[in-house]
Amino acid sequence: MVTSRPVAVLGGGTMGIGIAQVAAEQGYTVRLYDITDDVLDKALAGLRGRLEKLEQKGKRPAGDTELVLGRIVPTSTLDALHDVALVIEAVPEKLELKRAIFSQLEAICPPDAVLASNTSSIPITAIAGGLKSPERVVGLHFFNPAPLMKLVEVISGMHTGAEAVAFADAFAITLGKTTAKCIDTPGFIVNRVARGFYGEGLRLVQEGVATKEQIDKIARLGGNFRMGPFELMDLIGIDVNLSVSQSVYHATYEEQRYRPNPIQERMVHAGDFGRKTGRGFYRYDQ
Ligand SMILES: CCCCCCC[C@H](O)CC(=O)SCCNC(=O)CCNC(=O)[C@H](O)C(C)(C)COP(=O)([O-])OP(=O)([O-])OC[C@H]1O[C@@H](n2cnc3c(N)ncnc32)[C@H](O)[C@@H]1OP(=O)([O-])[O-]
Ligand SMILES: NC(=O)c1ccc[n+]([C@@H]2O[C@H](COP(=O)([O-])OP(=O)(O)OC[C@H]3O[C@@H](n4cnc5c(N)ncnc54)[C@H](O)[C@@H]3O)[C@@H](O)[C@H]2O)c1
Repeated sequence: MVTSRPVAVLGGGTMGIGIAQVAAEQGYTVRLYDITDDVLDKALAGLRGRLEKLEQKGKRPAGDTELVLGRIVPTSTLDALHDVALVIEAVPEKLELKRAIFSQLEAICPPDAVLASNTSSIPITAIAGGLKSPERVVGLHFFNPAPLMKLVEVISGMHTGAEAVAFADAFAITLGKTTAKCIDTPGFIVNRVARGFYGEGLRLVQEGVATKEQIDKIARLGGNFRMGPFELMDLIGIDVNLSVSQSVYHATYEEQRYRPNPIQERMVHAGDFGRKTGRGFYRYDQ
């Protein structure tokens, strides 16, 4: 462990609850913040279900579920973060929302706390812009599902200090992750490489070359990917994926190869966000 003080995770959605889990598993006390107690209850109930299933299968030691959950303290007030050493923000991919939250964090958290964002694509420099101490803002980009994916990108914004990068990097390593240091470029490294995976998949469907089922099967069997692009977009969240597409498109001065696909926008309008709403490119039991 890199600190005996609590760490905070902001947002108990797809990513936040997974990050809270891995931190708690390694012995950190986690303050999990979300906007309502109801959202927090649902997030923790989902985590309990996943941990209990693994405990029943004998994949985790008896009593482990209670141990891990006991280290996650839910809160719907930001003031509860007055004593943390590190914050990992995982709220929706909207710049204005993130900036408003970081400005509150700067006032509430101890002056030495490192403030990290799990953003997929928003420049760290833009999140830190306007803060009094941008040197403590860093990107800590986990992948989905956070408990299973081995990589974390550690991103330096224009004014990120070396101490914040070192602390965030060391923290991710204590979670058993491999880190990749990265500068503040649109989509960072992984999401930049992955652009074509989603974008070309969508275009192939639009052009009538193949169905989503065929493309997913081909990616799995021919490329040895765990999931094809449509299965993966459903896992990520169609809403998150659209926000990421828009942000990379704008950050590259609207380079056409990064243009979001209207299929994504239509699905967001319909509320078909993927696994988390039970319907995306495919259907899921809720
Ligand atoms: C346009 C660009 C836009 C980019 C968008 C941004 C995206 C973002 O920034 C980057 C990413 O993350 S990119 C995304 C990168 N991500 C990828 O590329 C993901 C690729 N996919 C995969 O790795 C696998 O298909 C899954 C793990 C998702 C499911 O595996 P499966 O075999 O099909 O199904 P299974 O049998 O159900 O589960 C197997 C085991 O996994 C366990 N488990 C499942 N969910 C879990 C959770 N939420 N938590 C914890 N654990 C979870 C489960 O308990 C089981 O454990 P056991 O011990 O074996 O009993
Ligand atoms: N989904 C992915 O595959 C993935 C992977 C890596 C990084 N990310 C990034 O992680 C962040 C979160 O994505 P997600 O998929 O977990 O989103 P999500 O929609 O699943 O969860 C977002 C959570 O934030 C909460 N929230 C909304 N407004 C809030 C506020 N003002 N304060 C605190 N919480 C608030 C919501 O209630 C929800 O629980 C985004 O920046 C996204 O780009 C996502």
